[in-house]
Amino acid sequence: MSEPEKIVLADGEQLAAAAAARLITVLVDAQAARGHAHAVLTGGSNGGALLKAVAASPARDAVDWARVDLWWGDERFLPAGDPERNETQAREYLLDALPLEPGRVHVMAPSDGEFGDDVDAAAAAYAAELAGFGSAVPAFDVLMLGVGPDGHVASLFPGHPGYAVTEGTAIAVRESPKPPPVRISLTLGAIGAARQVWLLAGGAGKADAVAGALGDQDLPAGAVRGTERTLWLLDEAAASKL
Ligand SMILES: O=C1O[C@H](COP(=O)(O)O)[C@@H](O)[C@H](O)[C@H]1O
Repeated sequence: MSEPEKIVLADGEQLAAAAAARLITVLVDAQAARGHAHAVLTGGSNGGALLKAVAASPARDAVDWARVDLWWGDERFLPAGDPERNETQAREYLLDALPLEPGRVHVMAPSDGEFGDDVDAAAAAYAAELAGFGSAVPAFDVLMLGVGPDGHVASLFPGHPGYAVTEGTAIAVRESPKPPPVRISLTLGAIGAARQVWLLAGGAGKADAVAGALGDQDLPAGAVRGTERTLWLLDEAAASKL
């Protein structure tokens, strides 16, 4: 388990650009070392900006995208194509422009998919898909997490039952404090299997959560660790209360 490190960029634009460059490098390095790469995407404002920055980067062609497995840290349990789904946003911002192997894009099921509105079945199916690549989950090369203003990561919210789950890898989340109320999330245990965990936080609205998580508050953002690296990528506004 790794101790948190911090990198502070000037603003949100630099944060997205720096994270994008870092992501491309990690994927290239993983493919050189192991032949393929596993990356876990995040939704939210900073995760979206990162994907747009990858899309704009000429260096993105250094990655063999057909040999990248993409996963999600969480998903809003909504119909396919809903603009609030993290998948929909990721496809629009980046994935539709990449020569990905469709079978390696591991989406969490929508609420009108094969499991209908049974979010428990959809979460169980994601856990089974993850288990097909390792003992319980793949050793993700990099797992990115946005940080909510309340210190949540993925769909693990402070004081909410999902945050206390100690077994399993993908869970159904109900009555989420942030809409929509029904979601699917990786657990802390699944997140902790990643080689590198990156927490992305930009803007003054994240400053309290960043200070709390890196201080002594019991927040999901402060509880996650990568096996090799735990990296906070911040802008000056988000780091202003450290
Ligand atoms: O709902 C979610 O929120 C978090 C953080 O989003 P942000 O807009 O405050 O940056 C995000 O990481 C998560 O994937 C998403 O489902």
